[in-house]
Amino acid sequence: MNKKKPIIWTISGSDCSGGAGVAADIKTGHGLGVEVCHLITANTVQNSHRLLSVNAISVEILQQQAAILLEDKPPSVIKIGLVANVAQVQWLAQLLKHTKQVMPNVISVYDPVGQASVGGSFSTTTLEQLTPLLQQVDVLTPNSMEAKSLARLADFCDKSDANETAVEILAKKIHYDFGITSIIIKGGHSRDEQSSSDYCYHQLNQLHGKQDNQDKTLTAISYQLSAQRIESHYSHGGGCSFATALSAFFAQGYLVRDAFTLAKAFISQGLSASERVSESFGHQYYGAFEQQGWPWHTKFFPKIVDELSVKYQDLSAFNSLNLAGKKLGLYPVIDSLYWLKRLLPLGLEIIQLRVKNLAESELEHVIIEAVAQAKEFDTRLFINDYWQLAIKHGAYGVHIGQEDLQDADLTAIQQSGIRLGISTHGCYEFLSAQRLQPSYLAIGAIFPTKTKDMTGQIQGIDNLRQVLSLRPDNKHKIPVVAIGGINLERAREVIETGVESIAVVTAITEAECSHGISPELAVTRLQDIYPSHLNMRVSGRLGDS
Ligand SMILES: Cc1ncc(COP(=O)(O)OP(=O)(O)O)c(N)n1
Ligand SMILES: Cc1ncsc1CCOP(=O)(O)O
Ligand SMILES: [Mg+2]
Repeated sequence: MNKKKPIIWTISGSDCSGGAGVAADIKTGHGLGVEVCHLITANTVQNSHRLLSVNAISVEILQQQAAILLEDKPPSVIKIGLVANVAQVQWLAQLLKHTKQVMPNVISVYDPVGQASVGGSFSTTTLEQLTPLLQQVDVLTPNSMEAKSLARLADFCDKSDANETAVEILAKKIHYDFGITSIIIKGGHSRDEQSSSDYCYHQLNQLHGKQDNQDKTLTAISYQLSAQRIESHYSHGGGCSFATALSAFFAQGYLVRDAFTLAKAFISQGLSASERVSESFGHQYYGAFEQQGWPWHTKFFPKIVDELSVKYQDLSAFNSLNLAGKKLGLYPVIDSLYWLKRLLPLGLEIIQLRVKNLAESELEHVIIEAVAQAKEFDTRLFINDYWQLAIKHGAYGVHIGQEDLQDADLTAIQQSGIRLGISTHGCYEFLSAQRLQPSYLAIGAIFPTKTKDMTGQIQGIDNLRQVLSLRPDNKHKIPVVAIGGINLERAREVIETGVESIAVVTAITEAECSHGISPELAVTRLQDIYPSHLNMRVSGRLGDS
């Protein structure tokens, strides 16, 4: 059965010159696979050079439109652009409040357009008048000038558009003043001629009622999304398109960090097309931004600058898995020596010991024994979580999750020579982890799983494909392992995406219950799904690094 197409509402102005406002919103939304309902706040009179007038639509008409749309096209996301007057502010604040009462999962995204890019002001509302609306908004997308005025810090850090501390203060002030949980301060207007960095600050566990992170103590994160600056005379409506792209990604269930990353990529891709148009047609007029649909190439994706990338910017690549062009194949993840001994004789390239809740003294013994056993069978053994013990006892590698990544000493792991695998859940984490050049990257959960709570982090096959396309187009691709809910029925579909490996727990350990076959037979069947040449073992691999 086909999935229902998500619906977003855009509540913004019409730009008769065709570049910005609802025109940009509709083009963007449709290109990204969502239905766009548009409630027009004002009919503007403008061209490439100037804004002549802003003709507000009455709130009675807007209210009738909202009411009739609620009957059969309720929104997943409401995107707000031009708000023409105080009456509209008050109506919008009420609309958002009411909508959230009846549909708590609706997300509101506000792009605070105060000034027209062609010059002139869209609205005369003061910050005090705007406050009731800001208090209802979930996601805010100001540029640095707008952020300064919203934070009531207009004279603040005037020469420091690109200064992270300055934007961080602005974002936090806006968060505390209005309770907005996700803020991206766009750097498109900064003075940096080489790059454009957007500053992102957001609370975790907020939108979609989903978990952004398993670690409940971590409440907010911040990072920069940096891209090469692209100048174009065809960028009218780029800001509107950015906020609508974000809305489309939220409507499709993406977490905040992934939606921010995808929206930045969408803009870089569009600007790159706009640059080509600009070169062909010259500067005849300030032309419309070129919406290009789903960002499809790694070159459009931003560089993620976060705590981890700064801390490890000089770290060399981790040792490779020495696959000599072959794939890893089946990657069983087991929790005891019992399973290790049962599966090692089956001729595996890789296996993981994932032990939870064992006393330290017993754990060390188990790891020592596991390392010895795996060496005997010439199988790559990864230890989950316990990187110090993995180094101490010479395991082939260690697997680290996102929560443990902050505390693990990656320099010590790299210098010890053991390999590193990192868990990722979406494009933000994948891009961020890829920069650390680990031995492999895991992505999951591909499907729902009962082995681990992965609420809000189910990727699906489409997302797996998208993430795989974020690897560089050269031979330095880091191998990718897919994990989560993969079983005999679903394995083929996953393998066909091009992943180097599928990691499974219950497809093996519960094979008897689920399929009435032995775990050994489940291993053989899962191995058989890989084309046979991929299953040829790589000789002498454990000795070299
Ligand atoms: C191959 C592989 N991928 C992902 C995981 C999950 O690791 P992590 O996020 O650290 O979660 P826990 O396994 O520790 O619960 C994995 N173990 N292996
Ligand atoms: C450890 C882990 N990490 C992401 S999903 C998952 C569980 C995989 O187990 P299963 O193969 O039984 O779904
Ligand atoms: Mg872990």
